[in-house]
Amino acid sequence: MSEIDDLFEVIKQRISEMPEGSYTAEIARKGIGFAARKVGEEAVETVVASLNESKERTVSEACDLIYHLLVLLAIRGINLDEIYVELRRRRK
Ligand SMILES: N=c1c2ncn([C@@H]3O[C@H](COP(=O)(O)OP(=O)(O)OP(=O)(O)O)[C@@H](O)[C@H]3O)c2ncn1[C@@H]1O[C@H](COP(=O)(O)O)[C@@H](O)[C@H]1O
Repeated sequence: MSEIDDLFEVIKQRISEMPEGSYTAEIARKGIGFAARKVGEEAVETVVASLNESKERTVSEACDLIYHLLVLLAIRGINLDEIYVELRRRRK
């Protein structure tokens, strides 16, 4: 399994168990609107970093974006398998 698969498993577990101190659980408590807004914010931060900041900052913002996108997918009940199937379908 990749880092992304591993992270997605942890995220799903946090959303199912909702432990205290989990940032993922905090997002889930705030709801899908908050989760979606975070993806938008992190996307903008990634774009800004890619244009104006260092490679390290861009990697860091991209990681924030990937994490928040995975949280949004999990809240929406979408599994990574569905993403992989669609990516495979588009492969040329
Ligand atoms: N990969 C991540 C990850 N990437 C980014 N973040 C958090 O995302 C937030 C993004 O920063 P922001 O400045 O936008 O957020 P903020 O200032 O806290 O403000 P708001 O959320 O209130 O808007 C930070 O608090 C980061 O800690 C992450 N939080 C958790 N994970 C992983 O997710 C898994 C589950 O974590 P918990 O749910 O915390 O147990 C663990 O494996 C973690 O390593």
